[in-house]
Formats: sequence, C-alpha cells, structure tokens
Amino acid sequence: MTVLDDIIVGVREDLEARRAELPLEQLTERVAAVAAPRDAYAALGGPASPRTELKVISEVKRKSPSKGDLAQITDPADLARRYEKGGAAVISVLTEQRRFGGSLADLDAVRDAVDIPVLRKDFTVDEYQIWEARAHGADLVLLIVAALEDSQLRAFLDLTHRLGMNALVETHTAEEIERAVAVGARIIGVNVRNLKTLDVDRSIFASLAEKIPSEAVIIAESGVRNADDVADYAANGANAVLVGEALVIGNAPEQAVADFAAAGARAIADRGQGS
Ligand SMILES: O=P(O)(O)OC[C@@H](O)[C@@H](O)c1c[nH]c2ccccc12
Repeated sequence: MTVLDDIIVGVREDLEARRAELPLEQLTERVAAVAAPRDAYAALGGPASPRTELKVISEVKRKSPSKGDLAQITDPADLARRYEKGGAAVISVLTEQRRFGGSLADLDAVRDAVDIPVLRKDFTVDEYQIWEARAHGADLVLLIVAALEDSQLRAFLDLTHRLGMNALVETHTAEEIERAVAVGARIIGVNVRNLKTLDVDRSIFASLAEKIPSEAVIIAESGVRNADDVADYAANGANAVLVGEALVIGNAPEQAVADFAAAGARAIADRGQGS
C-alpha cells in the first residue's frame, strides 16, 4: 500500500463520520447561505497574457507525513493575514486531520480573516467534500489526479465549477497531465513530491511544465526552500508556487512571501517573454 492509499483510508473514515453527523441534503442547504466564491483563476493571473507575475499560494500547514510537526500555529487567521500582507495571491489551508493536523475550523478561521481566495487542501475522494468545502467558504479545492479515476475527476471538476469554485488539479507525471488537460482543468499543479513515496525531486518540474498548455495556470508545488528555488520554478514556466514548510517554519512569513514573489517576477522577466 502506498502512502497515498494509506492516507485515503483515513480520509474516507473521517468523511463517513462527518456525513453521518450532517447528511448531504443538509450540507447542500448550507451552501446557499455562504458568501459567493472568490475568483481564484483570476487571482492566479489566469487571464493575463503574458503572465509576468509569479503568484504565491501560501499554505497553513501544521505537520506533514514526511516531517512530522512543522510549527505550532496557534492563530491560523493571523498567519493568513500576514501571508496576505506579504502579497500572497491565494491561501491554502490543509484540512486533513490525521497526517497534516488540519481541520475545517482552520479553514473557517482563515476564510473570515482574508479577502483573497482560499484553497481547501484535502484529499478529495467524494463529492461530499466539495460541497463541504463550499459550505465552509472555500473558493478552490484540490483534485489529485493520482487519487482519482477519470470519471471521478470529470464529475468532481464539473461539480466544483457548478458551485462557482475552481479546482487545483494536481499532477506528478506526464500521463497525469494529459488526464488533467483532457477533463478541462484550468489550474494545473505539478507536485514535485511523489505522494506514493513522499520523495521530493524538484528537477521533474521543468520537463512536466512544458507539457501544460498555456491557457492553464501552471503551479509548482512543494520543495521550495528559498527564493532561488522559486526563481528556478519561475524560469521553468511556473505561473505560481505553492509553499508550505518554508513559510511556516520561518519567523517572517510576510517578508518571505514578498521575497518569493519578487524573485519569481525577476526570473520571468529574465526568461524574456513571460508565458
Ligand atoms: O511544504 P512544502 O514542501 O512547501 O509543500 C507545500 C504543498 O505543495 C504540499 O503541502 C502539498 C502538495 N500537494 C499536496 C497534497 C496533499 C497534502 C499536501 C500537499
């Protein structure tokens, strides 16, 4: 069993417990009362041509299966506000509990604290989670191609769009990129961490990013240690980076976000044309 399979077993158990508490019919009723979704595709520079900025998606991440506890985040709302002040385009909030220490309470706190779009970062394996994301104010959900059949990927992306949200469709191989493009994904991430083994290999980004059509926003996910890593991703075609660990372990998240955005924009300018 891979790490990903193992995580998903726990995700499904927790999901069934929540569904027993709050059946889908009641959950869907809540969605109407929630503030309209914010446009994450626009916030990530989707419509811009060429895209000359490097957008930063800043993550609220308490722990991870590879590293264990990363940071004591006592006030996720405050952290998110600092990310926003530093110029983050989107805030990512991990809501998976067992391996990442996240919760829907973290999502609620962050959504109320900032004006930029918020990603509910979880392992989506059931439409219930997409309704739940919207009911908690999320603007963006994560769809991991490696965890889904094509029919699910298509149905989940459709539901996400019908609820007015966007999806970050996460890939790790050329074949997964083809599948993401085939279902009409507009925001495509390349996670350089293999979720089956947790190994990080930054070097896979460049060759995979090349395969993503330019209409899609291209996101480099994981493994950013410093501004040089951001510049490398940007030089190799990233329109945005998703950063967790490097931001939560540092003591100046605002400054780090600003530095990453600046380093990325410089690398895009050096690349010449933007994309
Ligand atoms: O902490 P890092 O290396 O900056 O990584 C952030 C983010 O990419 C990572 O948390 C992530 C990417 N895809 C995921 C899927 C599930 C859980 C977590 C993730």
